[in-house]
Amino acid sequence: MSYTILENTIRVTYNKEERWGSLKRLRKSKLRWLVLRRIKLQEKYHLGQLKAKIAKLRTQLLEPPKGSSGAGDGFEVTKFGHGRVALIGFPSVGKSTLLTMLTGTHSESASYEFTTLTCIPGIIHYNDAKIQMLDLPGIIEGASEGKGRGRQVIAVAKSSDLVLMVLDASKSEGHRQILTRELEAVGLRLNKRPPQIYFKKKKTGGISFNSTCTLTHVDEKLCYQILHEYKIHNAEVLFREDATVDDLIDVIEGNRKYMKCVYVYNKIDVIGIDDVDNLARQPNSVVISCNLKLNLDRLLARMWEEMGLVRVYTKPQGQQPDFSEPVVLSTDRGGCTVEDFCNHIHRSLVKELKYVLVWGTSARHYPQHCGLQHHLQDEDVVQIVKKKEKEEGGRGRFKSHSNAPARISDREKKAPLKT
Ligand SMILES: Nc1nc2c(ncn2[C@@H]2O[C@H](COP(=O)(O)OP(=O)(O)OP(=O)(O)O)[C@@H](O)[C@H]2O)c(=O)[nH]1
Ligand SMILES: [K+]
Ligand SMILES: [Mg+2]
Repeated sequence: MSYTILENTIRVTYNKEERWGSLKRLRKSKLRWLVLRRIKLQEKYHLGQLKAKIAKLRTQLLEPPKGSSGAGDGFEVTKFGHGRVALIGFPSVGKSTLLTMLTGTHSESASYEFTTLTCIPGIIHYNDAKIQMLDLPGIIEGASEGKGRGRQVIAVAKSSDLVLMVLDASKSEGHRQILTRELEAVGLRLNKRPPQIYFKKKKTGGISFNSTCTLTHVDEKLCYQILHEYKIHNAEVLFREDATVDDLIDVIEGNRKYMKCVYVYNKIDVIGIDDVDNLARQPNSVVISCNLKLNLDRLLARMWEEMGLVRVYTKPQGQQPDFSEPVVLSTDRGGCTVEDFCNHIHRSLVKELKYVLVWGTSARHYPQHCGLQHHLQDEDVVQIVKKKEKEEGGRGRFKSHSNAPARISDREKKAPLKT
């Protein structure tokens, strides 16, 4: 090897033997790289297959034995009200205390673990709506495998519209992860949206694999292997996002439940203000203290936001709206179009309906004439006009509406008239 020093650079020249040696080294390292890549790929395929196997076995394990219902005794509670919230948490985090505070229904609370042994329902009256809240026994690690009464508890959680994961603010942060794992193990997905993968089984034609974006986690071969694991040989798969193997398995299994969850850190009275601040900044978290009645109103407001309930007040022709009892619709369940509203009142109403008059945030001007597909928003006022009935007030937006609801008038002033 010899060096020649040019103006700013040093040129290194090799003799024949040296060049041969470095070439060999290069080949060796390239070969090693190729082998490593291969092993990594194989690992990826193997891991994907294993994941599919585990998911399949888990599903089999969770199937209730023939002739029995899923939830088990003592846990089926009749649905009541406009939405259902389940309290999930480790023992003695204050679930029963919270239920007693918010609903007025007494649920035994004590300093020893497993005070609550069944499901205890209560009703929260909030924003003219009734929300059913369920106090449940505490669950422990391994609940998804049937430890304690974990299975039944999780089955109830699955039947609800919102999960409140109650955590002890003074205990380890790891509890949140453990509980999330337990719920995920039985097919619950918290605060996630379904993966953007189109999947359809077919009778013939083999597997067609397509994607609308570059995929970094799954390739065609891995997809085939996973489908093979499920004995699916004819199907259409279209990835609309860079999804993972777990996402693909979720879509194939098809029985996942995507739920909203609020993490409630109770007992903030026993920790320092800095820790409270930290916890409050976590995503989807609310910090409370049942003993000191701290922040409970914020928790209620947060629950309300997450449940996506829409209150619609009816207005009989020529009268003031009925603000005492709204029709409560849900954006997540059932939808909140005029058609959903009509179906909520009476099945035959849709056939008799000519149009509805709408006052409120969903209307562009007051009152707006709307058809069945119009989406209603919270606190809208609706007057039903049936086919034979004569409408009230006239249609022009320039006419004054002396019978328009008083409650809306402030809002009307703020919102400029648009068509
Ligand atoms: N310091 C403090 N203690 C609380 C608070 N809320 C509840 N506790 C106490 O925590 C203990 C357990 O409360 P419970 O309501 O029985 O808890 P739980 O989660 O229902 O417990 P299990 O039914 O056994 O699963 C009781 O001794 C309560 O007094 C709080 O905000 N601060
Ligand atoms: K307890
Ligand atoms: Mg309890």
